[in-house]
Amino acid sequence: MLVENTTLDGVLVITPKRFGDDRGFFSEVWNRHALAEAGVDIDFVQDNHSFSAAQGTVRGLHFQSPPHAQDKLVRCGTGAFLDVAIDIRTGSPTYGKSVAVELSAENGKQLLIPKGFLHGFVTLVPNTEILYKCSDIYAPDCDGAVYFDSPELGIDWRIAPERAILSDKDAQAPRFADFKSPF
Ligand SMILES: Cc1cn([C@H]2C[C@H](O)[C@@H](COP(=O)(O)OP(=O)(O)O[C@H]3O[C@@H](C)C(=O)[C@@H](O)[C@H]3O)O2)c(=O)[nH]c1=O
Repeated sequence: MLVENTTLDGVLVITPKRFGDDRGFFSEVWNRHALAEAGVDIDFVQDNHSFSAAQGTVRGLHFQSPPHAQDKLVRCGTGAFLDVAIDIRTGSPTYGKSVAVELSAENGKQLLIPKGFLHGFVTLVPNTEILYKCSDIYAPDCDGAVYFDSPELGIDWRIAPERAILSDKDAQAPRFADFKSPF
């Protein structure tokens, strides 16, 4: 397992080892003990699986407020997507800054996004599956969203923003400039 830092403190790219043979490969996609040895000991309580049929589907930018803030460990089942984390830790030197990492079935990379970050992604190919572990349960009362293409964030979504496929909730989310972080 390879654990790499990103430009945002706490956001990690994790690449589990793959054992390839004539059949394909085997990989431990999450091993609590191995991750703890690498300094990441998180008590995950929920596994999520989402499927997006169309390329250019954007989900996010989402967060859950305390007391149900979530760490997330995100990976790709099939297809490929650009996964994005934005620092919303008040007082952080990188507040409002983002990292974007391509996660695909092919590269097997995972992104660890701690509490105190917005999370979202855009699918890069049709029929993309996203799998992620969360350290707290879904709590609709703590659920929040920021508009993905807020100009202050300057994120390159690799698509024309007006062509993004969004939920109604995400299309109506407030701009980052109007957002008050609960972290
Ligand atoms: C996130 C979530 C949703 N739901 C339900 C609520 C709703 O009826 C339906 C779809 O929910 P959403 O539209 O919020 O799904 P989605 O837009 O895929 O939301 C997800 O986006 C990514 C970027 C994240 O980081 C996740 O934490 C989550 O916010 O699923 C659950 O039952 N449990 C959950 O954990």
